[in-house]
Amino acid sequence: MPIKIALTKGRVEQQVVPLLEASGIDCSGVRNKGRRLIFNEDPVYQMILVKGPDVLTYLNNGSVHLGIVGSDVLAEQGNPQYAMLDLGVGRCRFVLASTSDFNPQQVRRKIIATKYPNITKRYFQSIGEDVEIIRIEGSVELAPLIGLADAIVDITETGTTLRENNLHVYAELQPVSTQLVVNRLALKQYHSEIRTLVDNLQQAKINLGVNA
Ligand SMILES: Nc1ncnc2c1ncn2[C@@H]1O[C@H](COP(=O)(O)OP(=O)(O)OP(=O)(O)O)[C@@H](O)[C@H]1O
Ligand SMILES: O=P(O)(O)OC[C@H]1O[C@H](OP(=O)(O)OP(=O)(O)O)[C@H](O)[C@@H]1O
Repeated sequence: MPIKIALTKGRVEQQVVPLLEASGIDCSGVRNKGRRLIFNEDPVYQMILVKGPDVLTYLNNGSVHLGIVGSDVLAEQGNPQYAMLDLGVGRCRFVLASTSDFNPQQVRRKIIATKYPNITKRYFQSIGEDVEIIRIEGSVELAPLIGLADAIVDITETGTTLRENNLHVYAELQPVSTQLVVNRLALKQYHSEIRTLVDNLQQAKINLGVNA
């Protein structure tokens, strides 16, 4: 029976495939995927492409043994204990951002738009502030520009999206990177295989010059 890995499709998939290949895993199917979602090219690992927030659903249910997902998703869903290895790719960071006229000391209760309500809630709780949170599915940067919110909490990498929309960073929250996560039962069942995979991925990070 193959070891099943739920891999977040999109940016994570693109950055992780070279690491998996450098670890000796055949990703030729993923590279030429078309509309396929399951890949059996490698004799040991079956790759399954899923959306980030669904990785833990498959993992917790035991449908897959391993998952590859951003720490943003893990932190939002509240399951950080499953992380086995920081893959060091998919690096970005959470920020509080808004227009230049935003006043972080404003008297009125702030309205914050985000795709990450739990991370946002925890951040404002940590600084002792009560805010209203509006959940947005994407292009969060729009919210302060069109008057939906006072500010946003979102991830930024190059800063291009913020810059091109005239938004400024008012606070730095936590860093984000891609993690290898494991189902606890699978860790017992496939202990040596998973240990070997982690060792190979660590070596692949070194070989490809990915910072720890
Ligand atoms: N700008 C970024 N730079 C680096 N990593 C990012 C960036 N944006 C997202 N990520 C990482 O990639 C993961 C998935 O991002 P991606 O944009 O591919 O999917 P998505 O947000 O679900 O978007 P879509 O709905 O357009 O597919 C995030 O959970 C995060 O860990
Ligand atoms: O700092 P940058 O390098 O510009 O990256 C930041 C952007 O990347 C992510 O969006 P994504 O592309 O995933 O689209 P989305 O808004 O639909 O989530 C994030 O939500 C920012 O919008």
